[in-house]
Amino acid sequence: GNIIKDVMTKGELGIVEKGSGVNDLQTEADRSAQRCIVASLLKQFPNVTIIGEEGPHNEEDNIPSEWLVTDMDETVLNSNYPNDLKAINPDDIVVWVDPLDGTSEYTQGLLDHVTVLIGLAVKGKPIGGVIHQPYHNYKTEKDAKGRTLWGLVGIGVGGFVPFEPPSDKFIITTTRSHSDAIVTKALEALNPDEIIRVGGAGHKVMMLLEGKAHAYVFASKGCKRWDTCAPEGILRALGGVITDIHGRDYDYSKDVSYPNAQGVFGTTKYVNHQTLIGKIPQDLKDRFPY
Ligand SMILES: Nc1ncnc2c1ncn2[C@@H]1O[C@H](COP(=O)(O)O)[C@@H](O)[C@H]1OP(=O)(O)O
Ligand SMILES: [Mg+2]
Ligand SMILES: [Mg+2]
Ligand SMILES: [Mg+2]
Repeated sequence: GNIIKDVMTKGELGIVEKGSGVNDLQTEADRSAQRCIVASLLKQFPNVTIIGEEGPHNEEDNIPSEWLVTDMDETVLNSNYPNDLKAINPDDIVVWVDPLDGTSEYTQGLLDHVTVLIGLAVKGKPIGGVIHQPYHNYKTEKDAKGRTLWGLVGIGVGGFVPFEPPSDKFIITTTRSHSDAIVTKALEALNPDEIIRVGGAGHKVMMLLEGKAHAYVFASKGCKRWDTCAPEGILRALGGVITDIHGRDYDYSKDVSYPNAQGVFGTTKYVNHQTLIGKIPQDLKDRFPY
């Protein structure tokens, strides 16, 4: 989070167009934050697979020593772990890293949409994650420090207070920068009372976690596993779920292809996921074949 803020303060974003579509950018903040996260994790957990959005780790990559994060969260370490978590084999773990989610919004100055996502998948299932929001409350609080939300299935969540969304209306959150006719059609089929358009997969799932929306719907193929793993891990710790628009789970094993090519459909435990999936017309679903 500090690296992301430092790059913004210096003002030299070093924007590169990744070329795989509209609004697919990378900045110096994306690159540096990824180097920090991957090097820090590898140092303590050399045997787990780590997959980051901005490409594979370079062994010769000497990051500044002050970037290496070595401390751990005592409250998490002191938790009472269920037995199935105690017995995990490092070979079964994949950590999905999105060093900066909401890059478009970052370059446009919509800074509170930006998050850092570190997701934990075991045997292909997202079971935990961390969402760091470096610019939380930055407009209203002087010296705002950002915040870190975490969750682990079987243990719970921390860093925020979960809230139930309003029971008298149905609110969906969706993309603000990657919309198209199909994205809109899917939203219409669900007939929400309100649509909240914000950037970033992390930011949208925070809306679900904090009761600002009931569902996150994106009938498009732009998101990838690192966008959804951490948010989904935390959402699952609260009884929610993310699937594709057919209602099927994504596989987060190390050998999968990265795109969430069948869209994103996330819900809190307060609405019925499969009932909502059933409202999406079949001809729209057929646009997202396996
Ligand atoms: N068409 C796309 N091309 C590249 N990235 C995308 C695309 N659609 C979504 N994403 C990624 O998913 C996140 C959520 O999308 P949206 O804000 O449109 O709902 C984006 O911030 C971006 O992650 P990132 O910023 O990490 O590249
Ligand atoms: Mg990106
Ligand atoms: Mg992302
Ligand atoms: Mg990113």
